[in-house]
Amino acid sequence: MKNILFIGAGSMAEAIIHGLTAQQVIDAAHIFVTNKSNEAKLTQLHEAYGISATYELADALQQADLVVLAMKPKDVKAALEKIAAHIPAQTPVLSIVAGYAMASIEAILGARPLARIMPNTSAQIALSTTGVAYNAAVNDGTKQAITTLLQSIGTVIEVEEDQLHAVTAISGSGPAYFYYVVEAMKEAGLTYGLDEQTVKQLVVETMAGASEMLKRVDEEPQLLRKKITSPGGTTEAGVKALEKFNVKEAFTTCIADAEAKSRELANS
Ligand SMILES: NC(=O)c1ccc[n+]([C@@H]2O[C@H](COP(=O)([O-])OP(=O)(O)OC[C@H]3O[C@@H](n4cnc5c(N)ncnc54)[C@H](OP(=O)(O)O)[C@@H]3O)[C@@H](O)[C@H]2O)c1
Ligand code: PRO
Repeated sequence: MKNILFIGAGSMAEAIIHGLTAQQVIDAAHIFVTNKSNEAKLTQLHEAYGISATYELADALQQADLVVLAMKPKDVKAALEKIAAHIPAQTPVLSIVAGYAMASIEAILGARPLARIMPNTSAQIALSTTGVAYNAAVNDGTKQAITTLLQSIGTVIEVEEDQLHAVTAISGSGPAYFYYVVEAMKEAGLTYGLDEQTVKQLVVETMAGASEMLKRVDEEPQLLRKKITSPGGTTEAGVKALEKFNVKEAFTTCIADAEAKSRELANS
């Protein structure tokens, strides 16, 4: 895959461009970026990453081996209508747009190889876990090229398109749930006379350590939790409070509501 064209130059596009250039997956001069009207942002991306900024869409679309849709859901229809006349029939399209179905893209651009992804904001530091779904027209070579591209922002998991709703609810929105837990633990910790920096370090490093344990030690979270929990001890007292306030049920509803919202937005 030689040339990539990003339609949309926001935070998600920049995170991917950062990954692609930092890991030299694609030469920066072969990454083309356009947006609606924010010229200053294109200049900033050109200066920061050496990518090619352009408003000459017809040319850029002719040359592109992959077109990435990276605008907000409210803007995608107008953007697709703008590119429809210029994009060659078999050029693959990869969409980052949450909840916008491949069928809707095909309705405007015609049948072609399509992929949809759901990354998360940890893409900024190459730690996104990204769900990807393909239509039947995507060949193995294009799949491999897209996997390599996505690995520059983290790890990749292939799912069916319908399962992207669950991926959105779990890992797309997921960082926000963990930030919420950190907010709550920090607020609680601050009431004990520790300074803010100390509490932040205690909470964030504990979370990072627990995350690494889950990745590196081949044990289920229940067992890891049991090993910390002395009978009649502090952890047991703390977890009892979580159970009293139905925190597990709250997470079940959290994921269910986010999944349902993803479906609702896709149909609106
Ligand atoms: N944030 C997340 O956690 C997350 C996770 C997964 C997926 N996503 C998805 O990622 C997508 C992009 O989000 P973002 O946060 O990167 O958005 P963003 O920062 O708001 O950037 C949107 C970009 O789209 C451009 N644009 C709008 N209409 C256009 C058009 N007709 N033609 C060309 N460019 C157009 C905008 O250009 P101007 O600046 O010139 O208006 C801007 O560069 C969204 O669809 C979102 O659902 C986000
Ligand atoms: N951000 C988007 C939302 O909140 C989609 C996943 C992360 O709707």
